[in-house]
Amino acid sequence: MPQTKHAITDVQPLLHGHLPQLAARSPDAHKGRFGHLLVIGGDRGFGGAALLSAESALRSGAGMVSLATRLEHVPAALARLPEVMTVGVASANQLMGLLEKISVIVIGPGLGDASWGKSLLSVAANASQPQVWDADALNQLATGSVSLPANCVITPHPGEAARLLGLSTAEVQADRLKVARALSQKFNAVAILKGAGSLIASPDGRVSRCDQGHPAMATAGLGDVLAGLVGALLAQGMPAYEASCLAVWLHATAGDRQGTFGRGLAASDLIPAIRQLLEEQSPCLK
Ligand SMILES: NC(=O)C1=CN([C@@H]2O[C@H](COP(=O)(O)OP(=O)(O)OC[C@H]3O[C@@H](n4cnc5c(N)ncnc54)[C@H](OP(=O)(O)O)[C@@H]3O)[C@@H](O)[C@H]2O)[C@@H](O)CC1
Ligand SMILES: Nc1ncnc2c1ncn2[C@@H]1O[C@H](COP(=O)(O)OP(=O)(O)O)[C@@H](O)[C@H]1O
Repeated sequence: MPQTKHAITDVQPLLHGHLPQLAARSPDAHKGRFGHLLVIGGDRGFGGAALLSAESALRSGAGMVSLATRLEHVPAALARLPEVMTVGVASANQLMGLLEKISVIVIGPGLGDASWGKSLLSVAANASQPQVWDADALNQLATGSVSLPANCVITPHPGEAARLLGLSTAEVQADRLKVARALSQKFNAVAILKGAGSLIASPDGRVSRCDQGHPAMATAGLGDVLAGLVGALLAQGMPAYEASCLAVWLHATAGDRQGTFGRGLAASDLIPAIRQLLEEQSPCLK
C-alpha cells in the first residue's frame, strides 16, 4: 500500500462518475476468475446475518461463495441459497481445510461471542487471504483476544467503533472523521465507519465520505449486506480502499432508491437494487 500522507482536511466525497469501476468481463470469463469468497458466521439466533452476507456477495459478482455456519442452519441456508456452498462447522479444525480453496474471507455477521465464534475467528486471524471483519469479529478484536491480520477491511457501526477505541458511542458520533482515521491507523486496515455519512479511511491517509443514504436504512441486517458486498468486490480484484468506497456508495445509493418506498425496507430488498446499480456503474460487458 502506498505510504503517501494526505492532508488532514482532505476528505473526498464519493461522487458518481469518479468511483472505482470493475473491468468489463471478457466473453470467455469463468467463475474461477472472480474469486471464491467464504462467509463465516451465524451462531444460534443470528443465522440470518451470515446468509445476508453470502447472498449479497453472490449477487454482487463473486465467482463462488461458500458459507461456514452452525450445522443446524445448513438446511435453511441451502433452501434459500442453493448457489452457495454451505458447510456446517462444529469446530475450527473443519474450517482449516476449507480455507485452502478460498480467496477472500468475510467474518463476523452473527458470529456471536461464544466459544464457537471465537475459535473460528482465531483461524481466520491466522489466514493470509484479504478479509472483511464485521460485527462480532470486531467485538472480539475490541477485547484484545485476537489480532487483525494484514489486508483487512473493518466495518464498524458507531457502537462497534466505540468498543474498538474505548470510547462511548456519543464520543464516536461527535468526531466521526477523527474516529475513522484513528481506526485505520490503530488497526492498519481500511476502516468503514458506518452510519449516516459513512466514512472510509485508509492507513495511507486517504478518507472518503458518502453523502448518499436514507433513514429507511435504519433496520437490521443492512451491515451484513455491506460486508458481503465489500468482500465480493475484493474477490473480483479491487484493492481494499477502492472496494470499500464503491461498496459504500452502491449500498447507500441502493438505500436511496429503496427509501423512496418508505419505511419497511428489509435488508434483502437492497440486494437486487445493488445489483442493478453495479451494472449501471460497471457494466458486465463493454
Ligand atoms: N438477521 C440477523 O441474524 C441479524 C443479526 N445481527 C447480529 O446481531 C448481533 C448484534 O449486533 P448489533 O449491531 O445489533 O448490536 P451491537 O453491536 O450491540 O450494536 C447496537 C448498538 O450500537 C450503536 N449503534 C449502531 N449503529 C449506530 C448508528 N448508526 N449510530 C449510532 N449508534 C449506533 C447503538 O448504541 P447506543 O446508541 O444504543 O449506545 C446500538 O444500540 C451481531 O452478531 C450481528 O451480526 C445483525 O447483523 C442484525 C441482523
Ligand atoms: N440513517 C442512515 N443513513 C444512511 N445509512 C444508514 C442509516 N442507517 C443505517 N445506515 C447504514 O446501514 C448499515 C447498518 O449497518 P449495521 O448497523 O452494521 O447493521 P446490522 O448489524 O443490523 O447489519 C450501515 O451501512 C449504515 O451506514
